[in-house]
Amino acid sequence: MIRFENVTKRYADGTTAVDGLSFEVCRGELVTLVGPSGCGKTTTMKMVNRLTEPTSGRILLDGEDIATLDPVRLRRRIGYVIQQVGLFPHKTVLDNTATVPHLLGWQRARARKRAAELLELVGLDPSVHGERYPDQLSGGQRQRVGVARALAADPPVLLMDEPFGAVDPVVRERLQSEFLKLQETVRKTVLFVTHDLEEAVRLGDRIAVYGRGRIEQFDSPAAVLGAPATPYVADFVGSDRGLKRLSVTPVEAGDLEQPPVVGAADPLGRAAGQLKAEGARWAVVLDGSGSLHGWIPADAGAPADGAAGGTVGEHARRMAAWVPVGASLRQAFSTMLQHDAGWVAVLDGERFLGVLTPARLHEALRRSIDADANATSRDAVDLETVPGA
Ligand SMILES: Nc1ncnc2c1ncn2[C@@H]1O[C@H](COP(=O)(O)OP(=O)(O)OP(=O)(O)O)[C@@H](O)[C@H]1O
Repeated sequence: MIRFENVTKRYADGTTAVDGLSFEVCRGELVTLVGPSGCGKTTTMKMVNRLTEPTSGRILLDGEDIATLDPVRLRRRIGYVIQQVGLFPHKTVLDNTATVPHLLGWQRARARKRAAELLELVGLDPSVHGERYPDQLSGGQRQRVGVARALAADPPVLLMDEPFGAVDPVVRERLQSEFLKLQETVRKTVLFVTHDLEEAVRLGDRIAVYGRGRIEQFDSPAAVLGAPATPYVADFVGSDRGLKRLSVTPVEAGDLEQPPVVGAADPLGRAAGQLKAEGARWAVVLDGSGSLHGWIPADAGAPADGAAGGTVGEHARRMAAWVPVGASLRQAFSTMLQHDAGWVAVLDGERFLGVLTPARLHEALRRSIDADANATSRDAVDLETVPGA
């Protein structure tokens, strides 16, 4: 979809910002460009929409050399989101969002309808926020408008340059989650610049790790963390890469432990007997269809508890600590901490699959590291890393 062929950019003062860059971004793929300040990420991005021209090499968009395309028409196919957002201060949020459709000559009503749909899509209520001016929004809301505006003409490609860089970490994480959800719906081909490795790992289908003007490794987040291709990348991903890896390793059914289970409709006395016989301190409570109802401690039926009669369901406690299967280990771990729980339940829809304990979480992390270690030798053969880097 976007293909860089040996692209070099040397600025007039002799600075080589990008040096012999070759890589390809597939259709619908989100590639994050990550690296320290001044390593050429923004220059890479700006060459795609021809805000900057390469000194040598070619960039192809859908097989066409972009140097042969009219820049204005090219930019219509490419949404652009930057950190400063660049909203027009004197225009309402709705009109800001409708800017590109207006430029494309859409009827005003159609453009505003489209803008309202997009504001909804990025989580803003057009009837509340649409008539406000940019300075009446929070930083996070302004960033959302920036994303909505870039999507307005439904371009196949999105360039995002540190789009969430100016907001605080909590809002930033929320914007990232929302953007991932949005991307599942719109499936754009995205180049996303960040200098935050966590963000690159969380969002990218693949990550391009930049050294000075060059890509040192272009790979999946798990591979970059698990098998850094060069000492530079190893240094960049840092010693806490095990922690970062939690973000990219999903919880799988095979990782789970099966705790004692009792039925919500079971008489409490019988369930208590069962737990005692098994020496269990608690059990998961499921309803007749295997859905999670809650959990119950083994002493729930004890006289001291004053609850000897009735069904398990009547005495079960709510299970707040749960995650869907496929969630990241990081999410599972954070849920565990948040609820001060020794384990989290894992659900497939409503269906209870098992629980993840800290020991199982550690095993899952090991599995992911081992899988990468095994894949490394194969990857090393066809990895397009920079020679001599
Ligand atoms: N117009 C310009 N003229 C001269 N040098 C430039 C120009 N724009 C960028 N550079 C230089 O090119 C190099 C790469 O800059 P670029 O903005 O692409 O880096 P970056 O990785 O995006 O950095 P940051 O994370 O700080 O935004 C830097 O050394 C920068 O100073």
